[in-house]
Amino acid sequence: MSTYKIVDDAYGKSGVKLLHIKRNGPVHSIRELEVNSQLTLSSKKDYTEGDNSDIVATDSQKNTVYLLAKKHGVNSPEEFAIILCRHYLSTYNHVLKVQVQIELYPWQRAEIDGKKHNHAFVFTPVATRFCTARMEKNGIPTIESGLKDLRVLKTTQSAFVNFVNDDYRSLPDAPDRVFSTVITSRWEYSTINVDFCKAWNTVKDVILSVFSGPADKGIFSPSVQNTLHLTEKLVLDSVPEINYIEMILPNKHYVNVDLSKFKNVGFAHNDTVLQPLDKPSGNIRAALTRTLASKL
Ligand SMILES: O=c1[nH]c(=O)c2[nH]c(=O)[nH]c2[nH]1
Repeated sequence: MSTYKIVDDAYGKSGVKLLHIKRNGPVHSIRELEVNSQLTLSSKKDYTEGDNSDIVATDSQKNTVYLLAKKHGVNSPEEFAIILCRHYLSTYNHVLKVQVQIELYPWQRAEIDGKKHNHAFVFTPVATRFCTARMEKNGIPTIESGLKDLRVLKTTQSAFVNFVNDDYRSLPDAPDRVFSTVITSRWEYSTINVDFCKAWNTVKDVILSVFSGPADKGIFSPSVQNTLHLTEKLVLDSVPEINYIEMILPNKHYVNVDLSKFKNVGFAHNDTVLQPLDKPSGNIRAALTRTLASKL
C-alpha cells in the first residue's frame, strides 16, 4: 500500500488591493498596494480530513490586510509585509509559516508649475516595485525586494562582436547597435534594519546609470551579459545590506530593414530606420552573491 506525505502547502488571498492615504495637514501621501498573503498551518487536517477548524479564512486574511493598514499605516511595502507576517505568527499558535508578497503601484506626486502638489498624483510606471517577506514561527523575517517592467533603450555605445563563428551563425558583428531591454531584478537583504525605500531607489539608479553612463558620452557595453554583471557588482558595492541580486534582461532586438531595393527613393539624411521585434528576444540572466568573507 502506498503512503503519502504533504510536502508543501500554503493558502491565502492574492490580489488584495488597497489605497492607503496618510494626511499630514493639507499634504497627503498615498500608497496603492496589491497584497498576497500565504499561510502554512501546523496540521494538515484541512487537506486530509476536510476539517476546517484551523483555517484562518482567506476572506479573514483580506480583512486583516485592511485592518492592519488602518492600524499601523503603510510606510514601505517591506515594513507592511513584515507587520503582516508578525501578526499571523503571533495571533495564531498553529500558523507555522507566512509569506507576504506586495506590489506597489507607481504613483508619484504631481508637479504643477514646478511645485509639488499637496494631494494630486500621477501614475508613472517607470518600474514596478515589489517585495516578499517570509517568516517562520520563532524566526526572523527575510526580505527580498525587486523591480520589473523597467524598459530602457540606447541608440549607441553598445556592441556585440567576436562571438562563436561557425556553420550556425548568420549574425554579423555589430560594433554599434541599439541596446534595449525590459529589466526585472530581485535582491535579498541580509538584515531588516534597512531604509527600504532608499535602497530600492539606489538599486534603480544604479541600474539606470550602468546602462546609460554619463549624459553626454554614455558608457560602452560589449554585451548584455557584461552590463548585467557590472550592474550587479555596483549594487552590492552601493548597498551593503544587500547580499544577493539577480537580474533578467531580455535583449529586445531592433533589426535592420533592407531598403537597398528602393534605388529610386532618395534619402536626404543619414537617419536609421529599424524594425522592433516583439519575438524572439534574447534572454540573459545571472545572479551575484557576496562570498562568505564579504558578508555583513
Ligand atoms: O549582448 C548580447 N549577448 C548575446 O548573448 C547575444 N546573442 C545575440 O544574438 N545577440 C546578443 N547580444
